[in-house]
Amino acid sequence: MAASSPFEREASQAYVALGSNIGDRESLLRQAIDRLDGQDGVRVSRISSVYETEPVGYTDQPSFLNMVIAVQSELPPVELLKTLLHEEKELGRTRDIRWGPRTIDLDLLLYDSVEMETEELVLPHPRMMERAFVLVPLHDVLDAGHPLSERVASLAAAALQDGKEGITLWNTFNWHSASAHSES
Ligand SMILES: Nc1ncnc2c1ncn2[C@@H]1O[C@H](COP(=O)(O)OP(=O)(O)OP(=O)(O)O)[C@@H](O)[C@H]1O
Ligand SMILES: Nc1nc2c(c(=O)[nH]1)N=C(CO)CN2
Repeated sequence: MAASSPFEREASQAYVALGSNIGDRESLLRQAIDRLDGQDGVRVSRISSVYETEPVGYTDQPSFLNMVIAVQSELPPVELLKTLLHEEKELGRTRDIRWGPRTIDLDLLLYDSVEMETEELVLPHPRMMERAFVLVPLHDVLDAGHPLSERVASLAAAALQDGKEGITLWNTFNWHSASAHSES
């Protein structure tokens, strides 16, 4: 169920994909969620289960933990992306091999119904509909009324059913927003 908005004015609804395959992957996912939720103008409203997934694209690397979070954002899309890139850096992300190993990857999948294509930011994320490691956790948190909801549901179900995508349920976090507590 959607959390009520913690902001005075209407916030935008965004979805962020998280991935980690170096170090303490579960701790890195938790740290990323806590840090994003602590940013001014950003609140994490829902989190998916965590899935362990076989690497896609560049396959000679360890398996990933992947999840997706729903975020209420007062920041416009590019500012939200900059926040994600900053947090990746704070959590030790380096860029060596394209699609290679990383402590944390934070991709902006959707921001309301915004469609844009600049060098800095493409929305919706251009590869999201072809990635089981995105579609399965996105299905956990995507609003049922979202225009992509039915497509995401059927693609996610197909990916899980045929089992070829190497994706298994890892864990379901018990997570509560520290920000929501301090506001109540
Ligand atoms: N929707 C988006 N979300 C995140 N980054 C984006 C997006 N659109 C464009 N970018 C740009 O992509 C750049 C590279 O991102 P990154 O290194 O995380 O890619 P990747 O995760 O390795 O690969 P992929 O983009 O296929 O997921 C970022 O610096 C950012 O400016
Ligand atoms: N399983 C999995 N494979 C990937 C991932 C990822 O998060 N999970 N991210 C990539 C680049 O964004 C490339 N390949």
